[in-house]
Amino acid sequence: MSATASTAQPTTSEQKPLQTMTLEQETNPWEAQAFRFDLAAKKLNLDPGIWKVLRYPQREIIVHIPVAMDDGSIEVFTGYRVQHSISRGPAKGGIRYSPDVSLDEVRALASWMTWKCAVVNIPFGGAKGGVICDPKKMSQGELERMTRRYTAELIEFIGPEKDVPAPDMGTDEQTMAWIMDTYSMHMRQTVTSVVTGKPVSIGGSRGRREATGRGISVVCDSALKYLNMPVEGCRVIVQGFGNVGSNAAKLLHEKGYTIIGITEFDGALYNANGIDIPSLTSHRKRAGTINGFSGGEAVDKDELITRECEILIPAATENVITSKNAAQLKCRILCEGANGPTTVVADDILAEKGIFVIPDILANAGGVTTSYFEWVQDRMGYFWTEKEVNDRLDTIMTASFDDVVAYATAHSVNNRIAAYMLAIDRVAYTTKQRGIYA
Ligand SMILES: NC(=O)C1=CN([C@@H]2O[C@H](COP(=O)(O)OP(=O)(O)OC[C@H]3O[C@@H](n4cnc5c(N)ncnc54)[C@H](O)[C@@H]3O)[C@@H](O)[C@H]2O)C=CC1
Ligand SMILES: O=C(O)CCC(=O)C(=O)O
Repeated sequence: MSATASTAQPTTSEQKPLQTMTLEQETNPWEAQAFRFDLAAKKLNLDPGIWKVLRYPQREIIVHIPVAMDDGSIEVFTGYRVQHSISRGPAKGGIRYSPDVSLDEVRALASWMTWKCAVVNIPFGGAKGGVICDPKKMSQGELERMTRRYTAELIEFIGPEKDVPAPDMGTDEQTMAWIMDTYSMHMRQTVTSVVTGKPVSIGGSRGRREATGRGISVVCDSALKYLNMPVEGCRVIVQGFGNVGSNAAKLLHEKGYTIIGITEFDGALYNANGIDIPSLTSHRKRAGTINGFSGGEAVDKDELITRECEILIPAATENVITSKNAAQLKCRILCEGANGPTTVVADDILAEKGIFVIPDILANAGGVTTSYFEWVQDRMGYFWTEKEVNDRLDTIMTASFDDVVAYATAHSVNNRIAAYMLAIDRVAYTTKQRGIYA
């Protein structure tokens, strides 16, 4: 397949009603999810009743969490857990701690989890949680007390067969350990399979920490193969050097890709000859920031993502590629490590530029896929080697990439809408099969 022919992607909106959107409407993640869902559902000729069932989350829980702060004061944090669908299995999805969390954001993230699990064909529905807080400004003690109280508030809604949380932005293995312990205290027995992304020593899976980054590296390999592009000389820019971005950069660097740019919230680095990722990781560990690293030139972080490269990987947060900057991008491939990094208006601009998009619900599905392996291992009480985990992950990610690209070609839609259509079709099928009359 020639690179030129296969990068030409149909637009998302087709009729372009989007040009009139304000930036505020454009960057509402729930609206973005709903817009793409409606388009994919229309193309599928989805039954109108099932359309209504799948368009909205099944359950939205809001909790107010009192926490004794280190200075003796009491703070009350607002938290959410949205369960979008349990048609294909227990709800599944991460928990985010960030000052920017909102109900609309958590709704969108929960729906994306449903579609993501269906794209990689694992037996989960979708959910997401979030607490409005700034984890960077809280002590470990404050975070532990907040996490335990949040878990206690959700106790009847989560569980290995109900809803299984995992890490997302601002949360990590330690957060999952506290949730597992709190849930276990209430159940009067240790229940490891209530969360995934735990430390390996208490039932976590080998390979989960790196899994989202690994999945990204696998779909990048597939995209290069599909587009007849070599790994040698393939320049990559990564936005966000957290769990997803740093592991994607590390694994791509090991595979021979040239990581020419890394951005963080407080700075960015560029080196046309390639950044040495292990050295940058050691520097960040010592200095607590990527800034000051001698192996790259400090540059403007917003400008860096518009520089020429073969692959751009946004791996930080939503709405970083919008109507304001999409026209300036100079990548051949956009591989979405973050959830919702591209707005619907930007989708069309990218399509017109011939940028090959690997959409979030495919590109970052490596994390939840290895979470599925963790849940399976916890329930068996038998743990796999890292190689077994990684080999299974590679197989699922490669097959899912091929499924989405084949679907896009067969239905003359872009990769994002193909991924939505594939997922919605699978979820609609099980929803109908189970029946909805109670
Ligand atoms: N952790 C996981 O397994 C998965 C995460 N994701 C998504 O990937 C994205 C990143 O998640 P994690 O890596 O887990 O979070 P994280 O909290 O470990 O890392 C996020 C990083 O992005 C940086 N950042 C924030 N705003 C930025 C900006 N404007 N420009 C550049 N850097 C910025 C932060 O400083 C941080 O280092 C989120 O969208 C998340 O939902 C998706 C699938 C799985
Ligand atoms: O590992 C999981 O269960 C979910 C990870 C997640 O939150 C995501 O894929 O966005």
